[in-house]
Amino acid sequence: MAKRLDIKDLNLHYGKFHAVQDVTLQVPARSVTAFIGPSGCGKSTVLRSLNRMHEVIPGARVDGKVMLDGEDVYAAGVDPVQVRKTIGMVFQKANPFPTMSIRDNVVSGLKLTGEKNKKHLDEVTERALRGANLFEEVKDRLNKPGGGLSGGQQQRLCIARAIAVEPDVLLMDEPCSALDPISTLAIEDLIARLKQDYTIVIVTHNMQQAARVSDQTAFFNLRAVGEPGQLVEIDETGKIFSNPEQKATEDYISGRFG
Ligand SMILES: Nc1ncnc2c1ncn2[C@@H]1O[C@H](COP(=O)(O)OP(=O)(O)OP(=O)(O)O)[C@@H](O)[C@H]1O
Repeated sequence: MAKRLDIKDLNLHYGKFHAVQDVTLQVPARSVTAFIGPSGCGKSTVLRSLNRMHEVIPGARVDGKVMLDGEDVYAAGVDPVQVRKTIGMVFQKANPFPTMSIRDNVVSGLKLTGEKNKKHLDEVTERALRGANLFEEVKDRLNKPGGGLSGGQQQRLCIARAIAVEPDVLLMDEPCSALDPISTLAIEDLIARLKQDYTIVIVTHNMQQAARVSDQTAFFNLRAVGEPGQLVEIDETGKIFSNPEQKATEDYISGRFG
């Protein structure tokens, strides 16, 4: 079930390096939020903090709040593994388990939870592959290795794997950057469908993509190299790309820097 995210006063460090400063934003349920901004402004760092992936890096620190439908994902006693199940993630480079079958890739998360019922696993496989718009292409080779699929299919397989555990939120870190234009469009169509059921946050360098797929867009920037990244502005995507409030946003979207 899709849930909303409320991020408040988020400050993120790597050891002594202050990577992201004072980010506050809301992500409504069943919507797509795009993070854009120049390289190094902290988009991926913010994204990884939303499902507690930032803290797995030695020395990394998180201050502030990330609330999922009002529940603080950093509260004492919250299991980070459970958070990562509830807030799934798809990475820049498709990372299926290459020698594992397509079927086992899809249900790998579920199997980790101890699920062994073959009928249930088969149902989940089909539902998740259909959800990721891949079922028709792979239904005759579910026992073949995931590594044998094209790059675009592998990325949809990773999306199927992420949705197989029925998350509330899907985080996508440049999911199309390694894909050709046709596969990119397939993923963008899929994102439009998935937002009916999930809350989606996507990091993208492709501004046309942000404009095409997202409902709201957050522009991050750096004051200077070595300074922490900050959220400059977040608004409805149409507004950010036609009439942003901040000059830095205007300069970035019109290609004057970054
Ligand atoms: N594992 C890490 N250890 C130390 N510093 C890191 C680490 N990962 C990222 N950083 C630093 O944190 C800052 C933000 O990086 P991040 O990857 O979040 O930026 P980004 O906006 O996603 O960049 P890009 O668009 O190039 O992917 C950068 O200065 C980066 O060098």
